[in-house]
Amino acid sequence: MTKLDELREQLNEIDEQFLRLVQKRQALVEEIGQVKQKMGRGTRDFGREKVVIERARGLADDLGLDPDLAAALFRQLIQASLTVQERDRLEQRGTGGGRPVLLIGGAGRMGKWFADFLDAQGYNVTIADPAGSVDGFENVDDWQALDLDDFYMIVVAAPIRATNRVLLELAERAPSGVVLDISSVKEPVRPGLEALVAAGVSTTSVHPMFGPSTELLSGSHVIFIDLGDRQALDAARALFDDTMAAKAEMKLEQHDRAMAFVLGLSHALNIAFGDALAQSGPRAERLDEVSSTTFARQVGVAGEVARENPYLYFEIQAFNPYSDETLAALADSVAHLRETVANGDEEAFVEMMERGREFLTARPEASDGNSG
Ligand SMILES: C=C(O[C@@H]1C=C(C(=O)O)C=C[C@H]1O)C(=O)O
Repeated sequence: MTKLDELREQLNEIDEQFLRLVQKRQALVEEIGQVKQKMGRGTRDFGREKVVIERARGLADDLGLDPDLAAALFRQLIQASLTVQERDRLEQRGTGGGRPVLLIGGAGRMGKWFADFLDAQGYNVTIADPAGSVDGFENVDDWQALDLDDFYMIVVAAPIRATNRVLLELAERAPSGVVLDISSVKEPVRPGLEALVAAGVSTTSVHPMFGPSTELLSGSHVIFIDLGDRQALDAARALFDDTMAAKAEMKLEQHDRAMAFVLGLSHALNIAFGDALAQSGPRAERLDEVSSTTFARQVGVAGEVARENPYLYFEIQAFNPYSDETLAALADSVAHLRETVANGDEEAFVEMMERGREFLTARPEASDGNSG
């Protein structure tokens, strides 16, 4: 065995010990989660997290290690703790108590996420999706054939246009349970929601602000649309009570305007970034070799956006009545930037950056500590 092999053997051994310790930590974290549940305490404890990270920094410093490395490592470990504790809490509390929920469109990616989420809480989920069935759940081909009054709740997780059709059909059937949709844009489903309200159905509208690969809801937001039925809204909110997701309430009218920026603008920017790179041809590949920190991060975000469902992303742009305004604002900004550069107008360029800085730094620091 060469010297290099020998040293790597030793390193393998250390890595194994390290992972065994992480496993022990996770096991303790699970136990702590259960104790906190019994005590009626929330999952997340920011004060304790601060202590854990500060302590890790101090210990690292004493050991001659980089405190930033220790802090980054522990932020990652805490993230893992929260994921375990949140999942555990959902399962332990079993808020669903076997109550039946019908998930129309559950075979889509977000539908599947919802099915697992409800299942973890002990709801009895039936999936109705003409696009296919989902293993581990009761699947029906045709929800119209069901007795809808059997369901405590009906969740519509179909593509946006299909969602409106389903909501309109549900309004005709006027089921006794709570009905809600999870569309990313609400204007196209307004007729369906309004028909349900008019039919006296307990209706609300929800928008989970995260993608289907999300495991930990800490740091995520869920929007609830008040359609005048507090009971429906509270039932929808209750689905997220045992998670760390932040809940926000909005009027239907406010939702799409906000989403034109939050989703529309950020998606558009990343799609355009990817497209601009793709169009620059073979040079794009070589760019990797000279990547900067900003470029690497931007490529990371744009790459994540590029992997999302393009049909859903089209819906988010095309069906939001405010999209054109935000896209025009983006186009104006790019045109202005181009002009300042072409004209060598330093003053205008600096002004533009300063305006952005003033806006962006006026926001309070993200307090979830997940940004590392
Ligand atoms: C383990 C706990 O739960 C969470 C996880 C922590 C950790 O991994 O160190 C710290 C604080 C909590 O947000 C705890 O409350 O002690």
